Amino acid sequence: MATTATRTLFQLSGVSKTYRMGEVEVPVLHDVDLEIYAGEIMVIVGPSGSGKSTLLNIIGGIDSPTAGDVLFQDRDLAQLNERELTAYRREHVGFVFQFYNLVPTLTARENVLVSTEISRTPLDVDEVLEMVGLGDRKDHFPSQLSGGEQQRVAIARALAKDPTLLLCDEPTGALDLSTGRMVLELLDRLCTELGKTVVLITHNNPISHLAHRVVKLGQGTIAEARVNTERRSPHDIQW
Ligand SMILES: Nc1ncnc2c1ncn2[C@@H]1O[C@H](COP(=O)(O)OP(=O)(O)OP(=O)(O)O)[C@@H](O)[C@H]1O
Repeated sequence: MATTATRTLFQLSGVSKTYRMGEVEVPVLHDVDLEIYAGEIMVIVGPSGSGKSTLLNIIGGIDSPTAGDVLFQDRDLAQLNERELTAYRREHVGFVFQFYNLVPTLTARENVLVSTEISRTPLDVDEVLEMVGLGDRKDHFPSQLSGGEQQRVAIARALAKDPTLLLCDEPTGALDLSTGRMVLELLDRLCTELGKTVVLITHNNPISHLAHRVVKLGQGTIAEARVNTERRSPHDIQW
């Protein structure tokens, strides 16, 4: 199943990133050109240190490139100041991390509620928790939930502010296979049913079977970018 999404959401051109630590320069991304289409699942794979998180952070407005343009709906994120980047993140980006990053002293519902409070157009918290299959676990604290359930709370939190895109950094990295598949299935549903754009980075090459498009990073450059013509259901993916 190939993607039907063709509207360009992001256009990265000549993006480079070099970290400077005193006298030492660490070049991480070199002249990356990449388009991300609205409503697609893009999986970015690559070995450790190839620059996946750096690229995701630039797309998410957490980090800025040293050179190049990051056009998002005709705005260049590389030119935004801190205040504008914060507004961009609040309005458009939902983050999902490997280790969930939930507030341990808040219930599932409260963890999700916090994110809606910084949004101008939040979704209904209870509906979102139902959507991720946790309608009956709303009042439980993270320590009372399994890893997979905590990740679903984290996805609900990312989703509840109704972002344009979900940026997922190894979302299945801490989960066993069957729980990881449930998380991928949920992300797939958010793409197909709600039209969310999903960018997911992973070490696990087989997860790229879920993608509409797959990008391979190698040492800070795009080694390969391809359309995945034979998408697989998460239940048929093994890693
Ligand atoms: N803030 C920073 N300062 C200096 N170097 C950094 C910084 N952040 C990342 N790096 C370096 O940039 C390179 C790429 O890191 P990045 O985290 O983007 O890679 P990655 O592909 O996501 O790796 P992994 O899969 O291990 O998470 C690494 O060599 C890392 O040490």
